[in-house]
Amino acid sequence: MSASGFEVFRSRNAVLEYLIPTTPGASLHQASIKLKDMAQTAVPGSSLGNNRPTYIYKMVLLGSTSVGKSSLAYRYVKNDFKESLPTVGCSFFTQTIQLETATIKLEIWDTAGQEKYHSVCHLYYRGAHAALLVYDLTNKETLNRAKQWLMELEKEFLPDEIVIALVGNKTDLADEREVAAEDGEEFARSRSLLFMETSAKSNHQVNDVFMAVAQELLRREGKKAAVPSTGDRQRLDLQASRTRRGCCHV
Ligand SMILES: Nc1nc2c(ncn2[C@@H]2O[C@H](COP(=O)(O)OP(=O)(O)OP(=O)(O)O)[C@@H](O)[C@H]2O)c(=O)[nH]1
Repeated sequence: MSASGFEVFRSRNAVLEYLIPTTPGASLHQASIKLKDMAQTAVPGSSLGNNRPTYIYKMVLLGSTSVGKSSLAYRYVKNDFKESLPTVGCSFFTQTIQLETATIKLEIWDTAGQEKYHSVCHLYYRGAHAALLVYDLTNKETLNRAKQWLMELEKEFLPDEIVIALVGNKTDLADEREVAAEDGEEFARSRSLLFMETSAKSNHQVNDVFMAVAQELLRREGKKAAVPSTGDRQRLDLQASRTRRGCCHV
């Protein structure tokens, strides 16, 4: 399958996909190595047989190259860390979260931060329900880049349409810090974003950031359900919501 100059490369168990640039010089070898490295087993649909709703959400990881997007995804999904995980195009993970009131399936799209992929990035975040805007707290410029990403998301989405978390990664490199926690936090507060500092390397708050986003998605789901509406309007809303949010009962 081909989409806008990219080839979709799907693993046998179909839980991991790569969009590989088809332009000359693209590193298919690199991509297939990463695919092999990161192949994971599917999470069983354990909500079968109970009445908890299952929500499927698309989450995109955005940020400059080398801020640690792939490392955060890899830590979260595989609970492991590798020194080298360069992303070619986009990689795709799934992770299922069992909460008391619902099952959440996160489809995590890890985009390449290199500028050469920038022109196709909007294809990745289209239809997203959540975004992690990742910066490297040892590199101030990457926070500026994350702010630019935010402006792009704000053009694409209505204010309450997407949950956005600003993530300052690499807390383990405390001596090299260029961005104070307060600066990241203050910016996030001013734009109503979730905020967390993490380390994919030392596994600091990685699970927490994904969980915070999942909880916020669920909270908004509850808020939407609480809005009173009647008759046809309600039916229409529900249909729109199902299509938009990919919500389903299993
Ligand atoms: N010390 C430290 N290094 C990290 C951390 N997270 C990632 N790294 C390192 O930073 C480099 C880049 O990490 P990646 O996860 O590939 O970064 P990325 O944002 O996915 O980069 P692109 O794929 O180019 O967009 C690698 O050498 C990682 O080992 C962290 O929390 N602490």
